[in-house]
Amino acid sequence: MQSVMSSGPSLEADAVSILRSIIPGLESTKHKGQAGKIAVVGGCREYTGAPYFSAISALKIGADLSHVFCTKDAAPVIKSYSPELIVHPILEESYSIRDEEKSSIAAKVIAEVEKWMERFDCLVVGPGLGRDPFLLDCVSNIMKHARECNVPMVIDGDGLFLVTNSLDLVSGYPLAVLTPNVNEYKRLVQKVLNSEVNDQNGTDQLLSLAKGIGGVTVLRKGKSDFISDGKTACAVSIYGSPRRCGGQGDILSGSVAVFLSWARQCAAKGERSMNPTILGCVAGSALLRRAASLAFESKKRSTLTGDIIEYLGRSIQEICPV
Ligand SMILES: NC(=O)C1=CN([C@@H]2O[C@H](COP(=O)(O)OP(=O)(O)OC[C@H]3O[C@@H](n4cnc5c(N)ncnc54)[C@H](OP(=O)(O)O)[C@@H]3O)[C@@H](O)[C@H]2O)[C@@H](O)CC1
Ligand SMILES: Nc1ncnc2c1ncn2[C@@H]1O[C@H](COP(=O)(O)OP(=O)(O)OP(=O)(O)O)[C@@H](O)[C@H]1O
Ligand SMILES: [Mg+2]
Repeated sequence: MQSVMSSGPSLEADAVSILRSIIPGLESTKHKGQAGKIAVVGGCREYTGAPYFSAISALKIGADLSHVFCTKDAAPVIKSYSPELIVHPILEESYSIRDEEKSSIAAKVIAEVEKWMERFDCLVVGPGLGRDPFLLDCVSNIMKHARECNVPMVIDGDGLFLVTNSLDLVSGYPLAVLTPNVNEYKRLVQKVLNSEVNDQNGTDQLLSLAKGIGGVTVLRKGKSDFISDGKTACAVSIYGSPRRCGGQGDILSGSVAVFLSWARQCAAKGERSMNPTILGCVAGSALLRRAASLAFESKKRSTLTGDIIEYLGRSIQEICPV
């Protein structure tokens, strides 16, 4: 059953003001890349939709470049969805390699990603990644390297499976954002707090969870989205859509990646003092929900994730017209 977290009205974030304050202007002096370079680590033999949804959402919101690092099988499929994405077929699952090849392949994977890492404004780790142990070992190495380079990471889907079992990957890293759905949240609470999800005290539990992982930002998805970095908590409850088709969390992960990059640019200029990861989560959640609402108005019961992506542009235009 969908959980309902009790919350006072003061928890609701002023999402529209936040969006307006962090969306950068479109100026002719800017060069390609300044509006954001995002990379999604995800996509395997089973799942090709999730990394596509995340990466294309980043572009539709306004990022300049969107990369996908996926398995060799998934790459041609993802490329065929869109020529806009830069797709790197570097990951391997255990079924496609011999044991004696593993260490050389793992070294090749990290060497490929290292070439690009410093250029990225944010990584999204997990959409459609799968749970192959060798693949997840390689992704752990990518995350360690991202952390060394101070690149923010949005962790979702199977990335959360990895992180829940290896909390050290993100623990104490203030540029990590975890975006759990109901199941993923339950597993995190059990692992970190050694307890069950408690909706009577939902805000306190979320604060404790974020604090327990050393001040990472957690966006708990649900009827309302609740966000905390262990110090503050807020909510986004803007009306979205009653359709629960798969893939909406993937749009969210790509959106949060872009908005947190923009919020960090504002923070660097001294324009905003609030934690940029919180600002990114509020903005991403609000925009996805608005787009879902517009898509549902038009498509009703047949609303799919692709329809919601088509409304990202109109939603952002309504809030911040160009
Ligand atoms: N097109 C693609 O390529 C997509 C690929 N995706 C990728 O799939 C991978 C696994 O991610 P996931 O989200 O399917 O796994 P998880 O969270 O374990 O859920 C599994 C099951 O939990 C249940 N359940 C759900 N909500 C519930 C609720 N409120 N309360 C109670 N139960 C609830 C429900 O099970 P059921 O109703 O059948 O019992 C649901 O089926 C990951 O890589 C992700 O990125 C997706 O992004 C989608 C688009
Ligand atoms: N009951 C609900 N009512 C309204 N909006 C919801 C509800 N549940 C989730 N959402 C919205 O949908 C978005 C995706 O949440 P969801 O729980 O579906 O993620 P997910 O399971 O990871 O999705 P995905 O299928 O992409 O893996 C959230 O940002 C949230 O705003
Ligand atoms: Mg998900």
